[in-house]
Amino acid sequence: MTQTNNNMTVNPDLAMERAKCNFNVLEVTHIFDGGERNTLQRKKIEDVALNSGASKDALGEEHMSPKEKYENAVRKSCIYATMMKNELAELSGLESFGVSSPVIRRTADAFFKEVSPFLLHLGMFVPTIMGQCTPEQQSYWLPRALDMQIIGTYAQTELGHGTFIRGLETTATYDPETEEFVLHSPTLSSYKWWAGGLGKTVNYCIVVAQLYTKGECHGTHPFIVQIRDEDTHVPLPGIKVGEIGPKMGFNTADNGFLGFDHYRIPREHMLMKNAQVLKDGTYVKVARHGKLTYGTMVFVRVVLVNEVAFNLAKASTIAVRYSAIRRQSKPKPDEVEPQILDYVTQQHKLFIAIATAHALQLCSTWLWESFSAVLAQMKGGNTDTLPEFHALSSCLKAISTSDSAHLIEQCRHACGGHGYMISSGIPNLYNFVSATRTYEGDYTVLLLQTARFLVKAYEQAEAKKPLTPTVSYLAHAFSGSRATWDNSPDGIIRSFQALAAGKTAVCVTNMRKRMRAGLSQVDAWEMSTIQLVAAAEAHCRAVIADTYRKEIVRLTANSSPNVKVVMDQLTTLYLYYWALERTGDLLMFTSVSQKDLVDLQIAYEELLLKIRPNAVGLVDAFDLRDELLHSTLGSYDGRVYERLMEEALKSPMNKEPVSDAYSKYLRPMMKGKL
Ligand SMILES: CCCCC/C=C\C/C=C\C/C=C\C=C\C(=O)SCCNC(=O)CCNC(=O)[C@H](O)C(C)(C)COP(=O)(O)OP(=O)(O)OC[C@H]1O[C@@H](n2cnc3c(N)ncnc32)[C@H](O)[C@@H]1OP(=O)(O)O
Ligand SMILES: Cc1cc2nc3c(=O)[nH]c(=O)nc-3n(C[C@H](O)[C@H](O)[C@H](O)COP(=O)(O)OP(=O)(O)OC[C@H]3O[C@@H](n4cnc5c(N)ncnc54)[C@H](O)[C@@H]3O)c2cc1C
Repeated sequence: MTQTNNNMTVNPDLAMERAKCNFNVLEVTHIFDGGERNTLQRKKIEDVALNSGASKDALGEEHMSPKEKYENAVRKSCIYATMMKNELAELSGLESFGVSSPVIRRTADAFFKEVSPFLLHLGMFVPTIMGQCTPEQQSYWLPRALDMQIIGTYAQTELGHGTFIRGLETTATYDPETEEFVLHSPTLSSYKWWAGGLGKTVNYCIVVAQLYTKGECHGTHPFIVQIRDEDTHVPLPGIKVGEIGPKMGFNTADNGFLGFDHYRIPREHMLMKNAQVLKDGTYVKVARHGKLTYGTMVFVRVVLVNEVAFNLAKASTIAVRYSAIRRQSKPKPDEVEPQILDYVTQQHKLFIAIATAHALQLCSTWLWESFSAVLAQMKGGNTDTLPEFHALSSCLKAISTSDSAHLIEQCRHACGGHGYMISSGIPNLYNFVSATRTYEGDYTVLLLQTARFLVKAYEQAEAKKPLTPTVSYLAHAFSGSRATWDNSPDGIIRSFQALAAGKTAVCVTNMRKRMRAGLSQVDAWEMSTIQLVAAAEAHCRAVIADTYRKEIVRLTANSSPNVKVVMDQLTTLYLYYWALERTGDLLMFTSVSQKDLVDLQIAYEELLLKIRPNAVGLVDAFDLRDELLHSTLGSYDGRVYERLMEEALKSPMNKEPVSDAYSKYLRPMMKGKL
């Protein structure tokens, strides 16, 4: 593995771990990156972006005031944007800045401990222009946005509504006299709230508003709206805009609020790919599917699976390296204190994080390819695969973000007290990833979308109608007998599918019972939602397990024997872990016995021991440069205690020997003079 500094002194425990590793680390890096070509390209990009030191701060971000933090993040965003225009675009094979890629995204993380104020420009503003504009609109807006002549965000959520998009209150009323839309915020709850970069950074935004023309409401539609002067950056008349205040994370993203007072925009600023308003105010629906205006959200949900896999890889790298250098307790009085990585409970906390990072990374690539296929079909006017894809991207977004947030927190637990330090890097990772569970569609809400699809698919299976690929397993849901337990990887995946089918069947049965007892369909659904969420979760686990397994078998077909073994161990660990987490469900829906589960627990514990010697090699294979980790605990050289002390000494609290608080408060109080 290449490191920036080849002459570094490495902690002896880490050096020992690396010597012990029995597989070719670089081969696994290639698997994680999706091939050797991608690894080489990523490294080139990282070298150009990071070797100059431009990503570094003189003073740690954590010691800055909110205003300083924001300004520093803007400064670095501009440096990175300029690099992208000049050097990185060509290297990454991108035509121009703005059409970002996962590699560009992950490299940018070296510049920010939290996030860039440009995240929404790249993540949602540009993709909305690409996905929701007519070709003429695109040719006007896209070059300006890609060249960063304008900076934008995506303002959909309001104070009163985030989940329920149809409930948004901002209005866009067409005035045929002037050929303009009048944007208005009729209530406090209609104020836009949350959009990243809106507070201070952007001068444009996509606004989602209820469209009225000829006195009729046509539902929510996207508009491109200038909110600040292109030269002075002063908010335009009729616009009330500001920043929403401190948050658990995202503190460099200047999330903002926005209100309109009868603010006028030209007719052409409605994004008209899917629906149009003609000059005389006639409304014309173009799209075949009613939910195509939700396209940017679907795109980001797909991107997020990759995003959280990467962040989980970072957290597990930090926690595993730290666990290799940390020694604690003395279970055997005559021996030295063991590395905490030798505790089986520690391995139980950490190895699932490594396996999940792999599982999600491979699922994200597969999901991206499926998304590209759906988009290609839709270009030809066919939206048949969209419902299945919506169900799939919804549950994968929900489960990947939730699992990653949980496992990053578990990595923090695994680092004891030092994991609680901001300088460990883990709190910032957690704060970032825990937000992903909520934004772009809340966890429960998205799983209920998947459940809608599962219930429909179940009914199709019942009627012996054809099923789409991700739910084809439902065809076996009516055999009447419990699925046969078999602890082979394929057997466990079949059991996960049996759980999903069984849970869906229970929901359908309960809803039907409730309806027969007099409940309306809506109430019967509502009463079953705990189980519906569980069914969607089970379905998603089956999809992840199946995809992970198939992809690893495919990707390691030509790998060296030891790489095959260690990759197989990780996938098996993932399957055993989730089977053991769901023993109650397995007992309900498969033929598994108590003895089978006891045997599985033992097999799981033995697997942890097999993976143990390769643990550091496995996280080294994520190939995360120190600049990306921002961690005192996780650096490649393992100089943990030195770095913790160096960081502590940087604290402004240590600048003076006696704090002003002594003379102001402590002394008077202690001398009884307060
Ligand atoms: C390039 C670099 C990228 C880097 C990326 C890194 C980070 C990410 C970037 C930015 C993130 C930071 C900020 C975050 C931004 C945001 O959060 S933006 C706001 C996001 N908001 C949401 O996600 C709202 C969630 N709500 C919804 O999606 C929908 O309202 C909901 C699905 C809940 C329901 O919609 P509704 O209109 O009420 O529909 P129904 O429940 O009535 O369902 C009707 C049918 O429509 C189907 N459907 C719903 N959504 C879709 C869809 N997207 N596509 C296709 N179909 C859809 C639904 O299944 C129903 O179908 P049936 O009637 O069952 O057949
Ligand atoms: C860091 C961050 C950045 C964001 N950035 C942006 C942005 O740039 N642009 C933007 O437009 N928005 C943004 N958002 C807003 C985000 O999209 C919403 O917060 C998110 O979609 C959740 O909606 P909500 O806040 O209305 O939650 P609510 O819907 O109020 O959820 C609250 C609770 O109610 C439950 N609930 C709601 N509806 C149902 C239901 N039908 N059935 C069962 N349970 C339900 C949820 O599960 C949850 O437990 C951001 C949010 C965060 C945290």
